[in-house]
Amino acid sequence: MKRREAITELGDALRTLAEHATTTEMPAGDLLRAAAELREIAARLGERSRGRSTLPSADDLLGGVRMYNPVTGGGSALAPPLRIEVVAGVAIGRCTLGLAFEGPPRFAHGGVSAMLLDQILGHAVVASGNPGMTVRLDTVYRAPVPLLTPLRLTAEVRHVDGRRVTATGTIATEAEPGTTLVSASGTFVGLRADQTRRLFGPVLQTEA
Ligand SMILES: CCCCCCCCCCCCCC(=O)SCCNC(=O)CCNC(=O)[C@H](O)C(C)(C)COP(=O)(O)OP(=O)(O)OC[C@H]1O[C@@H](n2cnc3c(N)ncnc32)[C@H](O)[C@@H]1OP(=O)(O)O
Repeated sequence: MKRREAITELGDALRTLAEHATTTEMPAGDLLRAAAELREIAARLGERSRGRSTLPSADDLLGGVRMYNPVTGGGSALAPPLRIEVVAGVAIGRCTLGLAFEGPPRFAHGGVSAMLLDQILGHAVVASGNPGMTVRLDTVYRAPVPLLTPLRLTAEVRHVDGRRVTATGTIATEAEPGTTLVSASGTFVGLRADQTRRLFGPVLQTEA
């Protein structure tokens, strides 16, 4: 689809911009010129935009296409993006975090690790046929996550108890997939029909 390709192209450019804006050591005058040019571009993009209760026209919610998901979305300036595939019930994710994700020098921010794990746990939960929202996420930071290093994440469902699903996951490097840097356990709850209507009613109406 042409529009999705264009969205991903813009997302790529924005991610490069975010990385360069984080690492640049150019003088103040160059930064101010860049800021003015970027404000012009932002104003142009904002001429036609959607509100909070309208899905992006390029999305396919039920088909799982979310172009601006801040973890996996090709169109998101914020997403690494994390690429996830599910093989025999195990979600496997790959990404490399740039300096825009830095917490302690040289390493990823802890909140970023939690975000990646929430997402990949969610994929395992959806793949198990029990979609739900995160109600609890416990994260254990065993070693810092290096930036500019290919990462490998995994997640799988451990337990289904009615509407409650428990999943666990890990972050490691591609080079040492057996050494867990961060692990997480998450609880997800499937929504009742009234909860779905209350939280997502306006969006689902525009989808129908
Ligand atoms: C192919 C396509 C693939 C696409 C993949 C896309 C993947 C996307 C991945 C996205 C990934 C990112 C995902 C995100 O970012 S989701 C965004 C972050 N999460 C939220 O915002 C959720 C906020 N929470 C709520 O809105 C409510 O809690 C909801 C509505 C979910 C439940 O409402 P409520 O709270 O009123 O509960 P209930 O009365 O219905 O009862 C339900 C059951 O749950 C138990 N419970 C509740 N809380 C907890 C808790 N903290 N620990 C343990 N258990 C808890 C509760 O005791 C009861 O159990 P039981 O008494 O029945 O035994």
